[in-house]
Amino acid sequence: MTTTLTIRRPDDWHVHLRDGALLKGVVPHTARQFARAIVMPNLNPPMVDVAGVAAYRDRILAALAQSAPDAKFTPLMTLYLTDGTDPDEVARGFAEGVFVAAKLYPAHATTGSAHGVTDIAKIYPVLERMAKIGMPLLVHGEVTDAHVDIFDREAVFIDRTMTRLVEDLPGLKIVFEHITTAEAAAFVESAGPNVAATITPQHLQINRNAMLVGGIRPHAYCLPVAKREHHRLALRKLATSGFSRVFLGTDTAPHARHLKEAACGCAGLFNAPFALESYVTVFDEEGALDRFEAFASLNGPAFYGMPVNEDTITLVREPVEVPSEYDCASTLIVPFHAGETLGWRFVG
Ligand SMILES: NC(=O)N[C@@H](CC(=O)O)C(=O)O
Ligand SMILES: [Zn+2]
Ligand SMILES: [Zn+2]
Repeated sequence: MTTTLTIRRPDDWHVHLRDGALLKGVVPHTARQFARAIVMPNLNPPMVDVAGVAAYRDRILAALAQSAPDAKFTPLMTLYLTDGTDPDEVARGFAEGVFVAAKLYPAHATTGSAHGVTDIAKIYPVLERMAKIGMPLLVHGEVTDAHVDIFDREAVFIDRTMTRLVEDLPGLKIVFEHITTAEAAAFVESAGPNVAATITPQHLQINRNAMLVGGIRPHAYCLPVAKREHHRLALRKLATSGFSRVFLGTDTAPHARHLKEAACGCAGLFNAPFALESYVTVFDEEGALDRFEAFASLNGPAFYGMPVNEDTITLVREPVEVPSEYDCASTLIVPFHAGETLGWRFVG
């Protein structure tokens, strides 16, 4: 039985680091485990131009210097697309290395998406330019049509939007973020080399029962919402299969405890503190520890066209207790797996 696993240092291809005091409180958790992370731009107001994204990157680096001065961590920035995004601004920020990708939030699909895109046709000139310059598009893939059941919104997005997008722009690199359904897993598997997906630890670990059985559990609520068990099994199969166009993206999305434990609770799970322990447990359960490095450390850089990390991290088979909450710069946040004991420990 494997008791120690050493792999190249992983990257997290989907994180929310927030801003201000909360940024200082949460960024050390991601910087402790990962070398790089794709930082989502859904702040309030959103990061819609080169100057704004560059200033946000500086705030992240300043927060790191204060709260985790020894961390060797690089934030990879993203631009928030709106109906009014200018293709030249996108190309300039990419050429200057300010951001590495752009994020498509369908308007009102999730936290911080009020300024998102109302109709994908409006941003085709931007997407055509991105295809030309080799800049990836990151997609929150859910329709927002009020008539579509929340559990079907990802599958309907594939039929109404994603399939067409991939046909229209075969040269555009697309990451289907935080996939949650068997339909999305099948779509990505059968798509061409320019389409990839990230999968969160929670969508590998829990189904919708975790949110709804025995009482309503706001700390299991995120978007896209966890689905039925057969979807979770399809995601576990894809993640642990060795397939090269799927990779680690935690979607760590901290919200204050009181904002989740509320009549209208916020969507998002804070999974950064024990992200690798959570993922490796899944690979262990599936008998796929030998495929964990590809998912965590190799497939992401290959898709984004970046070098892999040179240093390594080690996980050991030992019990580790997850705290029931964190005080992140005076904001109390309940982590994913709060109060549970996991079977793997990150030793650095
Ligand atoms: N995943 C979530 O439930 N929430 C994210 C937004 C997102 O990734 O959709 C957040 O920013 O809180
Ligand atoms: Zn999202
Ligand atoms: Zn997210």
